[in-house]
Amino acid sequence: MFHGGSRVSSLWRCPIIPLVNLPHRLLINFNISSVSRAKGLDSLDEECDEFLPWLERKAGAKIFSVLSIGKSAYGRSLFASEIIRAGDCILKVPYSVQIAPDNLLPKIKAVLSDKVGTIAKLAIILLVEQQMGQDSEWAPYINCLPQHGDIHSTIFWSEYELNMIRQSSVYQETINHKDKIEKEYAVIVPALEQFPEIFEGATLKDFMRAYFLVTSRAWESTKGLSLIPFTDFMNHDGVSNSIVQFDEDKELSEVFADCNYSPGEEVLITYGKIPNATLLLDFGFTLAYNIHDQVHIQLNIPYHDTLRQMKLELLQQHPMPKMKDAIGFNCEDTFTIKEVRCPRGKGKGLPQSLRAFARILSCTSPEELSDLAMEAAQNDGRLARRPLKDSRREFQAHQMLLSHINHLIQEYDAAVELLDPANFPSMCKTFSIRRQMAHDLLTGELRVLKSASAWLKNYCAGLESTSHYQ
Ligand SMILES: C[S@@+](CC[C@H](N)C(=O)[O-])C[C@H]1O[C@@H](n2cnc3c(N)ncnc32)[C@H](O)[C@@H]1O
Repeated sequence: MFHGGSRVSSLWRCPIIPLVNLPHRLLINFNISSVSRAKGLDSLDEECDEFLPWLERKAGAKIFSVLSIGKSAYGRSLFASEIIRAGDCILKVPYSVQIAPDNLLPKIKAVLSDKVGTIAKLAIILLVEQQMGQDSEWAPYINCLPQHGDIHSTIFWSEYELNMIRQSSVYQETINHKDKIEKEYAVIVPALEQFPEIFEGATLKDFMRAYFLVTSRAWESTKGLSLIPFTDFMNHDGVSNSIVQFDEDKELSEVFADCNYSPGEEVLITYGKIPNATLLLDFGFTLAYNIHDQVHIQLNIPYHDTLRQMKLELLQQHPMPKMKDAIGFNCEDTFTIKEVRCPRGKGKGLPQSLRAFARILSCTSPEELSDLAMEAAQNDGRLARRPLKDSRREFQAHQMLLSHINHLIQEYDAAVELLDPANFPSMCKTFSIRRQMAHDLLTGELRVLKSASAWLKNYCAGLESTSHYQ
């Protein structure tokens, strides 16, 4: 039985790549070719010459692969070692050489609290193996993992660097994520202290690196979360359709090509439909143009709204069904918007939940709210899902959203302008990389906001032209 694996995501918000098993086989679609395919092999990674032979000895079997390890602009990567055709299996890695929570030493497992999650457990395994140095049975793999200086996840950014992305929700998510890791570390420290011979000298910073290595390199499958040596040398392409799959019967994970490759070409897979915000936090990189970018919009019922209490009660009486684009429905809510690709105001447009919230916010009389409650009862129970009967009010609701989004656009514009390289005459390499990532992130989110603004302008213009209230 096959399963598509998914990547771990640390974000609290509506997860893009949930930490759950996928109960169906994810089929690869072979039509779309990779944008980054032109990239060739910079150089073979001589340090890794012994890697596959070592993995094969460890597995006690031949590791099937038509790939060789090389260096790319994005660290280690895998390259075609022969002609590959779309649909070909390009590698198979048995479960026996994957690192899963079961690899945790029983004596450490025995003293760990139940509160310690799977990511932290894998991070502890990496710490143990790292501390063992060349004595580790995983040394050839552990030696290949990125060091601190090569990691750019925002959890390692300075306050000054983080300020570059204050407009984005990643700013707060980074703070929350760091806080979570610190709390997990506090929970495991008493256990680690019982084994000074293993963990002596290990610090929070080391744990954070190990934690990052797990979030950026582990796959979730029906057998749980695991690090898959060799497979995890593959870099991400936002438009590839190649994923890591799991064959439970044969107990191996495998990857199929989604397009043709010539020998020497870099072979890429997709880590999922991941926006730059998540790539930055969990993987420490961004794409210059990411079609999956999204923005979180927060709206609230102002305290000075004389109908606040009634609106709150109404929202509580009509809890939102679980939905993709809203976290809940409360006095303050966060909505996720993606790039709107139908600027004429038709088609899918903005999330319905966001527009519904705006309609409720714009009501100015108890009668209007009662009408919404009645309409919900007569239909599917959801509040304000249809255009308001009073087109003036419908216009105002969407104008309010438009002005909120336009305000965000101004803030993002100013932040992007500040990132101009001219403002940083002397940049060290690390800062220069992170400045570019901040730029990719903010310009992507700005593109999403501008598409929402264009959609709202068109929708309002349509209301104006068909109404008699001007
Ligand atoms: C699963 S590992 C891939 C192998 C990695 N390049 C290495 O050196 O071991 C994921 C990491 O590779 C890098 N990476 C993957 N795809 C990338 C891309 N499209 N652009 C930049 N960096 C990328 C990031 O550092 C990410 O955290």
